[in-house]
Amino acid sequence: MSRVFVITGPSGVGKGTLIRQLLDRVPGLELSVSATTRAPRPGEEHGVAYHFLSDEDFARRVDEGDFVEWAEYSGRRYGTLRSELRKRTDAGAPVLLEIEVQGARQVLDSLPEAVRIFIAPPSAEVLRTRLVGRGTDGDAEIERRLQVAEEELAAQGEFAHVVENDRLEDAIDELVAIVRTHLDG
Ligand SMILES: Nc1nc2c(ncn2[C@@H]2O[C@H](COP(=O)(O)OP(=O)(O)O)[C@@H](O)[C@H]2O)c(=O)[nH]1
Ligand SMILES: Nc1ncnc2c1ncn2[C@@H]1O[C@H](COP(=O)(O)OP(=O)(O)O)[C@@H](O)[C@H]1O
Repeated sequence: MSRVFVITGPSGVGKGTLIRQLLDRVPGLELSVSATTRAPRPGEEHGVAYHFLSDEDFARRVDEGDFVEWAEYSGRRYGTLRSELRKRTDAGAPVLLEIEVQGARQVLDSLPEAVRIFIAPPSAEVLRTRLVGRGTDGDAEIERRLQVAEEELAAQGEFAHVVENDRLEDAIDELVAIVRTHLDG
């Protein structure tokens, strides 16, 4: 039975929002804390939102083989630390990874048993509205993310499950059902 879940999809589609509720609804499910070289946003704590690393530290840890997967996204690096994943799977917990599409592809090779879920927006316009509405990124960063999103959306057919995040409650129910099916078997 698979115990690793990968949630991917374009920035602003609602991954973080859905995951917060998924963690409430599925007791025992744990979110792996990623490493990144991007700067913390206001309110983001080191070790909680991310392990915020310098470029040098990230590069060193890549060389040391510390990552299950990592990718460059919008000029920054993001990756899943083996130690983050292992401490949870060793304790028997089901684990969730929230990562972008290139990383999700790598997981197909390194953890082929992982359940991979793509979160899709109802439309490109809605995605833009959500990114703007979130208010965490400047105009140039939003445009970069929307450009990446075009490629990411084209890749959704690679994923076993595609959940459209239109009405939030429906998307959460769908996500919970997928996860429970794999955990209850
Ligand atoms: N490959 C990979 N992508 C990650 C990881 N952690 C976060 N990401 C992705 O990096 C992208 C940018 O993340 P972030 O700057 O936090 O923006 P946000 O997810 O839109 O709030 C998103 O698509 C995340 O899912 C990771 O460990 N590995
Ligand atoms: N189903 C939805 N309907 C309307 N707004 C949503 C929905 N899901 C998420 N949002 C909003 O869209 C924005 C981006 O969501 P977020 O969870 O930060 O996305 P991601 O983690 O994929 O980048 C947030 O402001 C969030 O409140």
